[in-house]
Amino acid sequence: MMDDRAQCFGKARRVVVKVGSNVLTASQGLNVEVLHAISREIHELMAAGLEVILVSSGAMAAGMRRLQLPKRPVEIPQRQAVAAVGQAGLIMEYEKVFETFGTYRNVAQVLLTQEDLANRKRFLNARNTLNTLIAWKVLPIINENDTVAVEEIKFGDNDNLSAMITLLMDADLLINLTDMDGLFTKDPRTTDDAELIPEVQRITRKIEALAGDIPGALGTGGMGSKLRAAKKTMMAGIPMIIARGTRPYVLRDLFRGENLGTFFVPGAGRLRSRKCWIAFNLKPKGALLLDGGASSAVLCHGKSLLPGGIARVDGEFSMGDPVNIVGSDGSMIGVGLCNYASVDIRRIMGKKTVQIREILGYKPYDEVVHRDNLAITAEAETF
Ligand SMILES: Nc1ncnc2c1ncn2[C@@H]1O[C@H](COP(=O)(O)OP(=O)(O)O)[C@@H](O)[C@H]1O
Ligand SMILES: N[C@@H](CCC(=O)OP(=O)(O)O)C(=O)O
Repeated sequence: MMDDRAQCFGKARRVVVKVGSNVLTASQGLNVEVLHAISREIHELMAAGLEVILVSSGAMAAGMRRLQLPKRPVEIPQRQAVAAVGQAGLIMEYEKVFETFGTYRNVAQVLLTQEDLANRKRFLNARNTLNTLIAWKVLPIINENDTVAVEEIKFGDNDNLSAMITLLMDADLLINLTDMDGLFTKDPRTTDDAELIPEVQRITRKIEALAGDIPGALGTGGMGSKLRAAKKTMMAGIPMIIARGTRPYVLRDLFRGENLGTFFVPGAGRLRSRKCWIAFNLKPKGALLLDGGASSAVLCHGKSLLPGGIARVDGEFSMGDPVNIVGSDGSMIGVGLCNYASVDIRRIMGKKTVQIREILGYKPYDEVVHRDNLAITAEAETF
């Protein structure tokens, strides 16, 4: 439905633009021409009154070129050092180009790790800072803090980071600029007969199967990570579009209503901000496997999770910790904050609520996970 797309672009006031490494890199280093072209387009959107947040990759790629490395180092400290070198050059280039625009426009560097958004206080701090920059009409340029981010505290890729920023800032739209025209029926790098998919209503397993996780020469995550990002924004009721960042005037033409790229239609239901935070920002410490009845009660009828419906507890966690909620068929239902520690849940699982006090000697809650603390990420028709 093209109306959806036109409507989304028409009413967008706050937009996150993500630019991938493959777009920003040329054989001799940063692709300054493309970086300048996208910057000018962003400047023009801002001049027209839009609030723009830029998530820019390219630090690793720029660092590799600057240090004349033929390929990505394997060792983590070396990779982090390369990103540190590249990030400086990347931001300097944005600074330089934004200075040339008639009205002087400031840019700000914001480097984040997943941990910054998993802590509620830091999450709110990040949001306040970004809101202040936006109010000052400064362009925030965000990247993962590659220099300190190790596996456990990583967003992993900037597709994910840009989706998290879209949710954090309650943006109206996420534009993902990559080296392809959008999502194709097959990886266009490996086949000639791949066709562009103009619109995706739902990210089904079939759609997921189209996307490879192997990135381009300099990217991270490939098309698979873009689909995972789209899934998050769609769940929050926010559309995402994938388009080719090297296409001249790509942003202008998207806002003029040209039918470019692949448009991911936002879901009808909107996972509220706090539930998005539970679902996507927290790192689950364990898992609760439900029986068939509880799977359907939680997923299809919006019920809280009671001890009787829990069939297995995985991992060790404390009261208040986030855990994965897994259906009886092994598929993910969502993430919830537990009212009981894992040791206690193991003792009360499969039992009736009235037995909790008798077994544990205390009963602060009837529910193991209250529905207000349960973010459902699966679709109800699974069960
Ligand atoms: N079905 C598909 N449609 C389009 N691109 C795909 C598909 N499957 C895999 N890809 C690959 O994904 C790559 C883009 O991902 P990536 O290299 O991570 O880009 P970026 O640097 O923009 O994040 C493309 O170069 C393309 O080869
Ligand atoms: N933070 C890294 C980018 C990681 C990343 O996700 O890259 P890409 O897949 O090109 O968006 C960098 O600046 O090199």
